[in-house]
Amino acid sequence: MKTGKKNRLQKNPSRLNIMDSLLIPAGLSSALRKNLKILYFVWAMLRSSISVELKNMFTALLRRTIMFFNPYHVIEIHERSEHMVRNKLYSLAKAYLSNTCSHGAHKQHAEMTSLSVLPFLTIAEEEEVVNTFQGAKLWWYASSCKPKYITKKYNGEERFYRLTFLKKYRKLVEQEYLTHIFHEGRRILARNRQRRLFTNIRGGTGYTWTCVDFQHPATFDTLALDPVTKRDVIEDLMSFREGKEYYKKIGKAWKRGYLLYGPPGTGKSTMIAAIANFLEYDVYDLELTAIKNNMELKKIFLETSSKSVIVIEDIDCSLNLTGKRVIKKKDKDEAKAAPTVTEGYDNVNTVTLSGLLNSIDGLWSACEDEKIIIFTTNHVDKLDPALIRRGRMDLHIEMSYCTFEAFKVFARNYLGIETHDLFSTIEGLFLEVNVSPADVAEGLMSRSLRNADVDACLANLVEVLNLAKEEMSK
Ligand SMILES: Nc1ncnc2c1ncn2[C@@H]1O[C@H](COP(=O)(O)OP(=O)(O)OP(=O)(O)O)[C@@H](O)[C@H]1O
Ligand SMILES: [Mg+2]
Repeated sequence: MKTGKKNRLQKNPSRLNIMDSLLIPAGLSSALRKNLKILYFVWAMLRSSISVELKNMFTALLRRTIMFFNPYHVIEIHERSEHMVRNKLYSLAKAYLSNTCSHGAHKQHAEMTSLSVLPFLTIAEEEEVVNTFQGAKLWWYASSCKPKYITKKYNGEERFYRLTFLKKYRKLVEQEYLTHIFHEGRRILARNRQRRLFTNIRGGTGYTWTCVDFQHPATFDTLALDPVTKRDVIEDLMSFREGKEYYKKIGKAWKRGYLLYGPPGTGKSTMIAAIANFLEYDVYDLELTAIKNNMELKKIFLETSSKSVIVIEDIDCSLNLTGKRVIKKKDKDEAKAAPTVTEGYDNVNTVTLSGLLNSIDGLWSACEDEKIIIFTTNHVDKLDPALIRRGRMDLHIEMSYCTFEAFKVFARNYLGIETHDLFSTIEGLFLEVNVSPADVAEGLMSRSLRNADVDACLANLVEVLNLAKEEMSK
């Protein structure tokens, strides 16, 4: 039994505390090990009969001797740091271990919180796993102890991980491995996080963000878009996502602005959902008309979290953002529908163009990173150039009427076909008519067609396109 324990300890030094380590150091000569054991034996004999001072002295001496000969270094990551504040690194290490090596443990815990989408497995207490990093072997051991600081609110056990490795890897662990755990842990948590769709509403005490689970199924695969534009957007998003170091190097906040413009039903909102799903970000759908003034707007912008897409849909309708243009009498009725915009000075009860620009710039300079802001509009020409200049809206994406290439995405997704006899007719019609992707989608899947076959769906679309052609010629 004892030998079994000893063998196990030799395999995984992370289980050992300072006294236990008298039994291990695998790298030590047998003579040294023997001497240390004698020392330990003497200590055990004397412990009960000597004074406290002597006991402390001897313990310190023993500890230093062990430290000197012990080839291992230990880092403990506790669930709570000083003053019982949750230690972020503990949760990140937990996520990291669950993903990389929790399968090595004999006993695991399955966990799922209201914020995660999938259950994940963690190492149960008193279990150990081995991880390797750049050739270094690292032992992890999960355990719990009495917390150092016991408060009224928290007096239970405190969990911790003990990470043990050979002293020669200390620099590697401190400078690279811990950072690796931090980034990987964050990535894993973000991936397993239930993403949210936030909207701002007015409550009794002012505005507030309220949220629901974000479960829009749109992806770039289901988005019917000209293939070149689609590729450009995906590449832009990918370089944004991986651009943390680059943005830091050039001294720019890690943010990007997109302007989506085009006629109704061309997929602007669908594109936003596809972007959020691609990046695995939350979405903040900002309703400008619910905001009272510039101060409120700034605050609400700053309350958005990292890894998010902030959306202002139909920006031209949300506010009368016509810059310094004088509102003509005949435009006044139209403008009444939107909150008043005062140019030149900031009225306390209005949201102004300069207020919006300042909020965006404030957001850009705020410390929370990784945000994308998207404006959509049906009338790009109505927007003030200052609002959409490069640097604020870096990429302007035109969402246009359906093309034959975009139609093929619908055909693949809705009907499961790559080609059909009617394709050449449809291709010809697309050159003659302007129909939105929304109309094409409806033409392929209207209620009467739910159980119809491919031929009937395509024939219906041809009819829709012919009708549109007639309308156009009228
Ligand atoms: N490019 C597209 N790819 C896939 N589906 C699309 C596309 N465009 C439109 N649709 C379909 O049409 C519906 C309406 O599209 P969406 O709401 O994205 O258009 P929009 O450009 O935001 O319109 P609006 O300007 O009126 O807000 C979507 O639910 C989707 O099913
Ligand atoms: Mg829309």
